[in-house]
Amino acid sequence: MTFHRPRSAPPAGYRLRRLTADDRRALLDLDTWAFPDPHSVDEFEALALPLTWERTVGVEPDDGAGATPGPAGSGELAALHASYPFAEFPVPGAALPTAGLTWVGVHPQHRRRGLLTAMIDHHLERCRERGEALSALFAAETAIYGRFGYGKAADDLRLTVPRGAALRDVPGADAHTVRIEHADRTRHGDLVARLHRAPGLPTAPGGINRPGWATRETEELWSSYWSDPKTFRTGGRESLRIVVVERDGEPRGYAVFRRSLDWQVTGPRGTVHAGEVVALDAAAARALWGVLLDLDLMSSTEPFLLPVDDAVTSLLVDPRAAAPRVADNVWVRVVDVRAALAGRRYQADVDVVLGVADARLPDNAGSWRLRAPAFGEATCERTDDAPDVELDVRELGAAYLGGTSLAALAEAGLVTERTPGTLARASAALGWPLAPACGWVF
Ligand SMILES: CC(=O)SCCNC(=O)CCNC(=O)[C@H](O)C(C)(C)COP(=O)(O)OP(=O)(O)OC[C@H]1O[C@@H](n2cnc3c(N)ncnc32)[C@H](O)[C@@H]1OP(=O)(O)O
Repeated sequence: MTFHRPRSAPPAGYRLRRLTADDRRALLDLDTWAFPDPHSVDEFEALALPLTWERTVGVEPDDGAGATPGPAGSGELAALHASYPFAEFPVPGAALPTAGLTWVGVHPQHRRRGLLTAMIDHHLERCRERGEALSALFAAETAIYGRFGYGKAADDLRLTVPRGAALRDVPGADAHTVRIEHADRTRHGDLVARLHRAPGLPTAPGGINRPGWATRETEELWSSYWSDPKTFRTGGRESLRIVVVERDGEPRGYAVFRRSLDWQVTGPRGTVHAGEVVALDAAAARALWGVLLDLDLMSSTEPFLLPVDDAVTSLLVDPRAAAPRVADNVWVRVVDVRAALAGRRYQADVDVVLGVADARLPDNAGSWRLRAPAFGEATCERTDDAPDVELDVRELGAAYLGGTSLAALAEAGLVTERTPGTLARASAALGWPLAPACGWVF
């Protein structure tokens, strides 16, 4: 597919440049301008960066903006962005090459001059060149990315579960042995990599994968995950711990967590901050939650980034007492409509013509005939037929992982049914039995 629209060049006075390890300090300095942080650039210098340099791009002031860039590594940055290479990003029933857009930042001095716009166009063009059908991200502010065709594709659940909250029984949960240890790459790396990946695989336990469940596919991401720097231990949190549940000597689930403790006159009020809770089956999930909800000196457990339908929501006898809140999780931008729609599975038979609008990537726009048997391989071809259902690429991104219903978007006036009856069928097909979610922020 050709990229027809010339991307917007950086505004006058700026230029884009791929960054290298020599730019590390300038990059960290820019990042602390974009994301205020009490730690100094010197303190951040010690960190293992999760970035892939070949996919890290800066914007430098050029003569016109009152500053002249020096040679690579010496200049100040006005902006930067990067992306992670997710070769196997889980989509419904499959996995697709996806760019995980990240580290987007513009120096306050240079904001609202079009630098983000130029960076997004550059990013989308590079996605096309690399054959990445999707771009995904976590949004710092939800109002930023819709204009660029990203749709909110998943939500996640935040809970504050009181200590000792009752859980329903699951046969076999008591048969697990429990290890509670310092999290350590040498000791736990293999089991965490294997178990973490399992829910997102098309062959996931139960045969239904968890869309959006990205894994840390590069060595840089993996090293950064295990580095556990003090700078990230905010709010009195301890170093990273792990609980592993095993059955017959085989790890069946794990959760990473940190505790923080607050001594009050009424007694200790600690919090368990659980980073990711991964279980291969219901018994392992029940065993893990049993541990996380009953640690001494703690008064509550706060899991982060749970799928909205996580097993714990069904296991809790009194889910309301866990004060459930929902927040936006992964956002998705469909970069290549044909590859993206043909590259996932559908939960019902579908034969529909989607009329897609895409102001940024016009060769995505037009009528696409999507055909698939339930849970089988799909085809997506351009057609001259009139669309049954019309929508913007932003709404296609929102619906793509199966977590947002086309019919619900139609209720908001964002999707239009042209052929009666097709909206319900397309909506049913594009859904998925498990809600999408990513268990870590990238
Ligand atoms: C995937 C991630 O990494 S998320 C992290 C995003 N980064 C941050 O939030 C760090 C702090 N903020 C920033 O660095 C910058 O303000 C950015 C990146 C959000 C925006 O960069 P800018 O260069 O100012 O954006 P740019 O000038 O291209 O604006 C494009 C449009 O988006 C709008 N926009 C920009 N930022 C925001 C925002 N935070 N909320 C709502 N609209 C916004 C602009 O008003 C503009 O609209 P217009 O085309 O109608 O005039």
